[in-house]
Amino acid sequence: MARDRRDHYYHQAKEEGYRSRASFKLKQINEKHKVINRGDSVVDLGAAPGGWLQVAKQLSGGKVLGVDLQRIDPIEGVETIQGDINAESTIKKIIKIVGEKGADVVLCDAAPNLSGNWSYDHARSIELSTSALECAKKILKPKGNFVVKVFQGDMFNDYLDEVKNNFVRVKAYSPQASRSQSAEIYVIGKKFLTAPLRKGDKFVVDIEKLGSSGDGAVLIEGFVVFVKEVEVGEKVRIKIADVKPNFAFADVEERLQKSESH
Ligand SMILES: C[S@@+](CC[C@H](N)C(=O)[O-])C[C@H]1O[C@@H](n2cnc3c(N)ncnc32)[C@H](O)[C@@H]1O
Repeated sequence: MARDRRDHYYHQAKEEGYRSRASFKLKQINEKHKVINRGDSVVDLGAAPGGWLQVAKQLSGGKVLGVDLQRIDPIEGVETIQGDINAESTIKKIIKIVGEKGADVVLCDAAPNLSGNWSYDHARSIELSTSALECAKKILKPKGNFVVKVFQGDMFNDYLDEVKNNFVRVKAYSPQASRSQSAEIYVIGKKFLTAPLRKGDKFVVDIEKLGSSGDGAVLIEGFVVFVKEVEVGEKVRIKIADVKPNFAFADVEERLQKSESH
């Protein structure tokens, strides 16, 4: 039954001109979680042979870039880089193409070569997914979206927590097109929270409520951040010290009231 479904997607991919049946996984992920929107710039890590790139281009119509150790045969309107996602030189090339402002979406369907030893393969997969997250943190725009494949195992929950530290909403999802296969699952992070402040970025922060200079919590562009070394004044330079996903402004007010009463 499971095998039939895999074959079904294999034939459907051939019929519809997709390079791999993996294309249907991204389609199903996007139907359910709406990670790619029209006009988005998309970076796909571990993209060969290019099935996800084809779907990403159809969905976004924007700038699409694929990265892989293997060469990717050309796809119209899609740029490619042959390189390792762990290499700093690859990240530099990606930033050069997507621009300093970053990409709207980072995808990663990369997989290690499987050995057949479950725990070894799981560890390698976590290593690769961690590299993808590190890469996404360097190239995503604030509020950008992230999708990454992980082989399940005992380190999965820690990995999920790591993604939760960086995105507002995080879900694990298994699309029907992959349900029958091994232990793979996709982690979806929406609304990137911890975009680094780039040199020259200026934020006007409302720190009136802090009352005095010092550390505290403020709402910046809809994100609650804890800042260090702020000064009461007009424009302040801020340093993001910590970010709490799903932290409502009401919670901050509560914190401030508490600190005022002390
Ligand atoms: C399952 S395939 C991706 C299929 C693709 N999503 C598609 O729809 O055609 C996984 C890819 O990850 C790539 N990969 C694995 N480790 C990588 C790394 N460190 N850097 C770049 N690519 C990597 C492999 O070369 C392989 O082509």
